[in-house]
Amino acid sequence: MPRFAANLSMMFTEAPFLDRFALAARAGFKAVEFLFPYEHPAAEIAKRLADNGLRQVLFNLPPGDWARGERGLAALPDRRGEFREALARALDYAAALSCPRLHVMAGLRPEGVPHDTLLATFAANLDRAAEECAKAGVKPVIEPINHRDIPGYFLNTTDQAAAIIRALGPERIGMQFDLYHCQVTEGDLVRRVERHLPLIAHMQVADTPGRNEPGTGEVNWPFVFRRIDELGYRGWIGCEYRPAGETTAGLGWFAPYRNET
Ligand SMILES: O=C(O)C(=O)[C@@H](O)CO
Ligand SMILES: [Mg+2]
Repeated sequence: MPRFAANLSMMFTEAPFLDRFALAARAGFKAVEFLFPYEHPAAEIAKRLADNGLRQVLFNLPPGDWARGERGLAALPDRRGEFREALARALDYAAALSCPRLHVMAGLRPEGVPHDTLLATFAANLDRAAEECAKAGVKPVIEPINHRDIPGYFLNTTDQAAAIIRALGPERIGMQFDLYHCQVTEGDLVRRVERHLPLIAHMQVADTPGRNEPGTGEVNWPFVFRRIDELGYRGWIGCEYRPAGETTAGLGWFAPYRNET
């Protein structure tokens, strides 16, 4: 059976961030992910995880100035120093939270910079991230993101991500396969999971088109989840969706998977 992690940036937003850990555990989750921990001391988050018997399975490197629209630094040639600092900060948190995966966001394509320059920067930063992360027992992951949610994002398709991962070594870098982004951009979900399975180190889910919980949109999730399981994926699937109503009221879809650890 697939194992689901609650995404605490999107779920349980009825409560302040630090109180969401207890709500996720009460709802039956054994693991959590979120976008960014950096507004809270790592020790405080570690305490919430321990108090609630939860594992931290993923979070993101600092993405630059999120409030001003930045969405990562890794492909940006003039931000390499900042990328190194972001990596070090994320690794400090990962150590404190015993987190095995870090999402390295590529960033938005700056106007006038050739694609090859961005790609070379992304590859060089990922190479460095892989080296530093390996020392800490962490795997960095990259995620193709659709044009509608983040217009101008550098990494958009699973094939593009796969080519970068193969060039750098799948044992060093993984794919964060977000089924929601894949359905928006590419579709053919099960065939794409089959194609990229050896590279996939983390998954995420939301239904399309609304980015709400599974069962609110157009995808046959029981079939997709069953195939993912049959294909042998044993990693986590982060529930990166905006609940259509109150979070707990929308967890009916999760009932068959609640006991997976
Ligand atoms: O948007 C997503 O999908 C994510 O996984 C985030 O980490 C990046 O915005
Ligand atoms: Mg995602």
